[in-house]
Formats: sequence, C-alpha cells, structure tokens
Amino acid sequence: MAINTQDSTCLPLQEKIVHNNKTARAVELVILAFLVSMLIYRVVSFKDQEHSLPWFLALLCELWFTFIWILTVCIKWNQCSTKTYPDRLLKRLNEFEFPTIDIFVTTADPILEPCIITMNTILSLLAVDYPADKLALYLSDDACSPLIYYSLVETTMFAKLWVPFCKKYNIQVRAPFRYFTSKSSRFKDVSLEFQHEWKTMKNEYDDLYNKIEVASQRPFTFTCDHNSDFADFCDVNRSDHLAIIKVISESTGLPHVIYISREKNSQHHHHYKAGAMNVLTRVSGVMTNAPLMLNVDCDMYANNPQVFLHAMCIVFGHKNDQDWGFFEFPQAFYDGLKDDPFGNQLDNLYYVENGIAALQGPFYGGSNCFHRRKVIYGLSPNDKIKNGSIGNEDLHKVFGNSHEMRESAAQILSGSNAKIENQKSLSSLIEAAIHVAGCTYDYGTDWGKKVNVY
Ligand SMILES: O=c1ccn([C@@H]2O[C@H](COP(=O)(O)OP(=O)(O)O[C@H]3O[C@H](CO)[C@@H](O)[C@H](O)[C@H]3O)[C@@H](O)[C@H]2O)c(=O)[nH]1
Ligand SMILES: [Mn+2]
Repeated sequence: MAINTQDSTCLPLQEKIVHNNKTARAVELVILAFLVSMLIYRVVSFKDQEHSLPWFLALLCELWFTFIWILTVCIKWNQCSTKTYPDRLLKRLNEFEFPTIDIFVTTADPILEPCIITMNTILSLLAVDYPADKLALYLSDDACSPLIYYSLVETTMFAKLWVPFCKKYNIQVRAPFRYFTSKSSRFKDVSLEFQHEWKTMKNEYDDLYNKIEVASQRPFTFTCDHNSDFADFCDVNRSDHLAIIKVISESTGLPHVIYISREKNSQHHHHYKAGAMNVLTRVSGVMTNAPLMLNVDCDMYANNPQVFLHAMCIVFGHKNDQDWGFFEFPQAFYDGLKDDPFGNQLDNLYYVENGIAALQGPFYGGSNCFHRRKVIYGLSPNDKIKNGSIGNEDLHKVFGNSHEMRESAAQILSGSNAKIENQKSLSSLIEAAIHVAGCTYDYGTDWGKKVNVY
C-alpha cells in the first residue's frame, strides 16, 4: 500500500514566497560597485581640484543619488507573494470552526457611485463560499438616500435567488453585471436545467436592474406616513440628520444585511470614509461583534467566490497570533486597455508593495482588508486581557458611554468567542446601534486616538 507522504495535515495553509532574481541582483551589484568607485574617486581626488566647490557639490549630488538608489534596490531586491491553499483548509477544518466576519461596504452617493454597481458589490459578497450564518453585511450610506435603501431591499430579495443559483452551479463570477456579460456565462455543454435556471436568473436580474435604473433617473418618491418603511427618510437632509439603521435580512439563509446611515450634523465633521468605518466598527460591535472585519469600497466586487476561504488560510495558517493584525487582497481592474498604456492596472504600485512586503509587511491600502477587531480596539495581535480585569471606568473612557458597546468590546478584548448568534435578535439592538452611530459618540473617548481603523 502506498504511503501518503503528502499528508495534507502537514502541508502549510499559506506560504510567503520570496522570488529573487539572481541576474537582476548581479546587475545591481555591478552598479553598486560603479557607484562606490565613483564616490571614492571624488573623495580621493578632492585635494587636487582647482574648482573644489563644484567638485564638492557633485559629490553631494552623487551621495544623494546613491542613497536613493539603495532605497530603490531594497524594494527591488526581493519580490514577495503569498500563496494560500483553500483545499487543504477544507480538509483540515470544519466550517463551524470558522470565525464570524462583519463585512463593511461604504457608499457616499447613489448617482456618483451608481447604485447598481454598489448592489453588485453586495451580491458578490453575499454569495461567497462561506457559511452564511457567520457573515453580516453592513452597508454604510453617507448620502442617507432612500434610493440606496430601496435598492438594498430589492437586492436582498434578488439575493435569495442569486446566492443559491451561484452555489448550486459553482458560478465563478458572482457579481451579476459581470457574470451576465462575460463569455463564461454562455451555454456550452450545459444541462437543460441550468439553461432554464440561467434564463430565469437573467430575467430576475434584468428586473432588478430596471427597477434601480428607473428609480435612479428621477427624484425618488415614496409615501411619508409613519407606517411606511421609508418614514425615516422623510424630509431628510443628507448632511444633517439622525442615524438610521435598518435590519433588512436576519437569519434567512443569507448573511445578515443591515443598512446604516450614520448621524450627520453640520456642526461636526464627518471625516468621510474614516468616519464611516469608525461608525461601522461600533455598530457592528453592538450588533454582531465578529472578531474579523472586512471593508470593501462600493465599486469593487469579489472576483473569486473562495476569497473568504483564502482569507481563512491566513487566519489558520499562522501559528502565532502576532504574525498578523490585518491582511488585504490586491485590487484588480476589469476591462483594462491592452498593454495598459496609462498604467491603470497599478502594476508599478504592486511591484513596490510586493517589494515592501518582502522586507517587512504590506502597507495598508484602505480596502479589501480583513482586520482583527481587537487590533482596531488597541490590542496587539497576540495580547488578550483577562476577562473582568479591565474596569468599567477604563472601558468607558476608551469605548464611550454605551453599555452594549462596552460589553461587546470587553468580550473582544478578552478573546472570548464572540458569536454572531448573539442571543438577542438584531432588530432588538437597533436602539443601541443608533446610539453608537451618533456623530458625537466618540467625543472624549479614545476613538480616533487609540481605537480606530484610520
Ligand atoms: O464621505 C465619504 C467618502 C467616501 N466614502 C467611501 O469611501 C470609499 C472610497 O472612496 P473613493 O472616493 O472611491 O476613494 P478612492 O480614491 O477610489 O479609494 C482609494 O483611496 C481611499 C483613501 O483615500 C481608500 O480608503 C480606498 O479604499 C482606496 O480604494 C468609497 O466606497 C466611498 O463610497 C464614504 O463612505 N464616505
Ligand atoms: Mn474608489
């Protein structure tokens, strides 16, 4: 009987691969030798010079050039990439061991950032290969727009069809606007059942698209009485209004879906995306309190349904907690021009990032990033505070005057298993969530100083 030497339990879940190019390094070393010889020549022949000032200035310029050149070579010396192995992960762990994750999507304007694009971002995230009961998706709407709220409600309904369809047929692109326009969605050797479901799904998506597009093209109208779902949006001023938080879907087989429009007041600065991220952190802390948080901009979509499994390879693939506080996925851009003449694919930026990652770690790009909640709360990745050892007064100073916020923070800081299946239903937590979404909630606390995303 053959012995399985490749026992999957011994193989790593993730590897940091450093690519070193020997030829390029040899060339750099030759250049370094030239530069050093030139500097030695400048110094040695200094006393023989009639024009010592220009000679000295030339020496300074060359020293500066050499210094910059060395910094550049440090970045070029190694290029690093991380490889993750979701198949090994699935053999080694059960899905119930995966942590809960709070997903944040931010949007600031339904026209400048077209609603249908934001909704596709959301659909691609709702449909990822990960246990749905471990995910909660929060949409932060800085425009306080009933149109965005309406679109999210409609999108969540469509998701109830779209997500099972994607999972049943293992669809690879789960943002419908890309899926239905890509060649891979055309029929080839597929069953009649698939063709039939594909057509139904396409019609449903066209319906959703039309509803949102029609609603976007004229001022959004709705009934303003108290029973209406839109009552909170009546006569609302986008830069001066109370917080609005609505639970759109809860425990329905989809991830939880929650709409947030944080409080705005013209007297207090809202701090753009950074302000939105802080409110999202607090609101999700009170509602679902997942130990991991992912932030995604409204105009991006998950182009790989296994992206959360790749993420879990990083989470479970490191022996020490201190090895990471956050990790992020690179951005890629669709429909680029051939050969990228304008550099839109940011290849140079990634070249620099990969070089820096080989030296230390990547720099924070701002989105597609998984954060450890406790790190955002001010702990280093390997630290834990003993349950009960942090006093209520300290918690008050750091996390503010919401009892629910302090309780949830204490849970995270002590490393106890924060679970989405919080006893209380999300709808019963709206009041507490609205409190922490206030625009002055963090005044006098450590938010923004020691506790924050940005
Ligand atoms: O008041 C605001 C302004 C922006 N956003 C959101 O923030 C995100 C990023 O804003 P955008 O204007 O698209 O910035 P970009 O320059 O495209 O984004 C890059 O640069 C930002 C930092 O400047 C990072 O936060 C982003 O992740 C990164 O992709 C978008 O989802 C916006 O909807 C808000 O939620 N509220
Ligand atoms: Mn952007």
